[in-house]
Amino acid sequence: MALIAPSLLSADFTRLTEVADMLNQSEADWFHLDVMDGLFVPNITFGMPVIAQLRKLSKKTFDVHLMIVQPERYIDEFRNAGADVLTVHYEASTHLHRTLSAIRKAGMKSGVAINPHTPVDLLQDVIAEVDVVCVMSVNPGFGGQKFIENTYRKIEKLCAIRSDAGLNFLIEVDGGVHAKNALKLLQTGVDVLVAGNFIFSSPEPLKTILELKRLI
Ligand SMILES: O=C(CO)[C@@H](O)[C@H](O)COP(=O)(O)O
Repeated sequence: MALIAPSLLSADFTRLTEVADMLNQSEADWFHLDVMDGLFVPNITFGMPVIAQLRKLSKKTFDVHLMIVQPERYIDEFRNAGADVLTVHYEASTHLHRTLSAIRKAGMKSGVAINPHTPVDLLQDVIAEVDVVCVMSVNPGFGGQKFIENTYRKIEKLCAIRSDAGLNFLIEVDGGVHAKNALKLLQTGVDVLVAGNFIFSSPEPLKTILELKRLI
């Protein structure tokens, strides 16, 4: 069974308290929180203050995905805001090994995300420092995009790297996840499914999460 991580990027930002209540009651496992800086990606979302407020509303795991340049600048700040998993981009961190170790040292699970153009093999030399590998199945920056099919091949490769190395990091897929590809993703080896638009654009998000959970 995979974990479900609804992405709040597609939620109604004027009703975050209700969104948090709904997710607390739901079968969702994690809150997926996308931090964007307008530099690494062409969009800007929210940062530590919003996450800290949400933290007061939920005990579920906060999966914070940093789509920002030089993410190493803010490790302690995101830990203090309430992140449980802190994911940085391979493409955004020059000293990735040091950054991932620092995230663990700060008491969080370390995550590394890779863009669709980045081969999974490039993670070989940092993989022992990683708790979650987030495979972007869209180009990051916006919700509601189409799933990139090559993602399945990347997941298969990651599963092989994981078993060859005897490691147990989680494989997360982010972007374009919906009821039609969830099962195939699970069968390919995914542990965490991030879904934004599919959940929050549905008339009854609570039921949609349940539907997704039953499917996988
Ligand atoms: O990081 C991102 C986008 O950059 C994602 O977390 C999206 O929020 C996923 O949304 P959907 O593709 O499921 O709408």
